[in-house]
Amino acid sequence: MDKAKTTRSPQDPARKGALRLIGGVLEGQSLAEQAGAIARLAPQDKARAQRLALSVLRNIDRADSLLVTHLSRKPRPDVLNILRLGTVELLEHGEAPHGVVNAAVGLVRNAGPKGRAAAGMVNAVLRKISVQQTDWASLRPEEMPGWLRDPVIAKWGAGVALNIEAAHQQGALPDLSVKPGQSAPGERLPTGSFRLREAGQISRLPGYAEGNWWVQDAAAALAVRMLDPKPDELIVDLCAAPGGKTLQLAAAGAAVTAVDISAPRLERLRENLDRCGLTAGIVAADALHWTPATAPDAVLLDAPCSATGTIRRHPDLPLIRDGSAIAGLCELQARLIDRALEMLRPGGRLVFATCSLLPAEGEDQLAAALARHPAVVVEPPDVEGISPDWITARGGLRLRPDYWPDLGGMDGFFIARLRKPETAR
Ligand SMILES: C[S@@+](CC[C@H](N)C(=O)[O-])C[C@H]1O[C@@H](n2cnc3c(N)ncnc32)[C@H](O)[C@@H]1O
Repeated sequence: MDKAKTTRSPQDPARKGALRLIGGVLEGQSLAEQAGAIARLAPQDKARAQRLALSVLRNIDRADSLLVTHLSRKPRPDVLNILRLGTVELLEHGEAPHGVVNAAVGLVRNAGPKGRAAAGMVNAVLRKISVQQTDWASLRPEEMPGWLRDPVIAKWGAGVALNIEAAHQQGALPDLSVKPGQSAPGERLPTGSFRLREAGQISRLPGYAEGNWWVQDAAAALAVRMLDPKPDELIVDLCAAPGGKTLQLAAAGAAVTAVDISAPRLERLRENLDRCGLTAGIVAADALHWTPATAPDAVLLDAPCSATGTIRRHPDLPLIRDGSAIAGLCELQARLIDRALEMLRPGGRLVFATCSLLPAEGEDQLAAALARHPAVVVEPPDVEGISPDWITARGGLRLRPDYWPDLGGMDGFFIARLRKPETAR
């Protein structure tokens, strides 16, 4: 991978960009928050910097476990990151040792007098690392942090935790949702989404400019498939931005109102609608305190959550989160479910979804909602391409990254469809 680029000058802006991103994540900033760190790079360098940073973040503990055996003491953070980058380029990407070691030495020489003093050490360590392919292949996948791993093991066992970690390690290819009657590039997945075989430049693919499809993980697309929107139905999309699910609802012909608390994220939703030639009402508001003019036929609640189902695509997440926000998120989700049921017309349906691996934000949230609203009925999923094993005892849909191992996995999600009683007020 990227073999030609190993002969670049040691000043390689892509590697420097990657190191800025990695350093930022280790200081607590997400990759998404760091767009400015590589904004000035040429498009090719920017893409390469992102690829390298993602790869290092996906392998950071694995790299450290080899590096530690060659280091008498821990180097300063910037030097350690150069070593991590070199290790991943050598062993994960299989790049030529000469180019990688030279580049790493060049980078460390650039890092001030203390960096220069480390040049010999970096050279020696990476040369030793460069012959450790067998050791690298035998390392276990990157382990989830305890606050996530423990509840996963408690729910599904240690074997599943390991399978999920293996799926995280693999990363994710882009999935596309396609407008009815249109086609999309890539392989059709069992649930109707399309999966590209490589990331590449999405906007150059056929049908992008025409707005025939949009990028949306196959698991995320199932929330709207479970809602089963009908033409002209009144549907409220609560917590809607950046709008993947709003696009699905609008493409089905529903009269959609998209509500989100974040105006900047709603701007992205508006751009997505424009590109796809679709329309929806857009409301910037706190869903807890907003009331629709007419009670809707259906509400989609894609609630804010830990996003732990998206680690395949966001390997920075376990490094910047400590689980302390989860209790607050669970409380907000419960309040949003109550509010969604309240605004729904009698007999209407609510789909609740979270992109989380935590039962507290999925299975347990559904159980608690049913206890608070005993007249509400769960309608188990009846959609194309899902396995019966994915349906939970209470009729929710549990999706995990280790599902579809031969197709490349899917995001973790929990989705449940609830029916408000006809007699409810
Ligand atoms: C999981 S994301 C939604 C993704 C979106 N449904 C999609 O498919 O593209 C959660 C969203 O909830 C929004 N949010 C958080 N708290 C909210 C609240 N109290 N009211 C409305 N939106 C809220 C966030 O701004 C964020 O955009």
